[in-house]
Amino acid sequence: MHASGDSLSGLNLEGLRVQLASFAAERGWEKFHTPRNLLLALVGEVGELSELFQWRGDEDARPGLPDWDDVAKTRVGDELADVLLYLIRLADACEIDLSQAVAAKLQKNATKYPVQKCFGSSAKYTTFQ
Ligand SMILES: Nc1ccn([C@H]2C[C@H](O)[C@@H](COP(=O)(O)OP(=O)(O)OP(=O)(O)O)O2)c(=O)n1
Repeated sequence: MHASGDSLSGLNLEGLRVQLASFAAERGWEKFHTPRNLLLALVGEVGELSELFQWRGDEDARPGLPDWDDVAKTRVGDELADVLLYLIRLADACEIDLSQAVAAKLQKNATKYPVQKCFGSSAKYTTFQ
């Protein structure tokens, strides 16, 4: 990833999980943060992120978003952050250990997509099993 230094140095799933739990508790929001509500909030934020990209076409949203100004890129960062924060909060509300689930899923992906079978192809693993 190109992001480096201070911007990601504090990013730690367990630390964020604890921070989000405190943020909700301090505001008396635990009753609203049910798995279903958090899932809907997450999908809503994915929608807000999508709105920033919709109708632009691939040429206007090339890797690195070189044609986007700082305001637009900050909006993308805000929406990505909202998606991540609701995802972490949802995992917590479901009592899923997200770090463990992510590590396990990376392993499953590596097994499903061996380099020698999928290199240079975007085909679903079921097509080469
Ligand atoms: N009941 C709530 C409301 C907000 N948040 C937190 C999680 C998100 O990171 C952010 C979402 O806030 P908003 O619902 O105000 O959404 P936006 O920040 O996207 O604002 P806007 O819709 O104006 O772009 O705040 C939360 O945890 N629980």
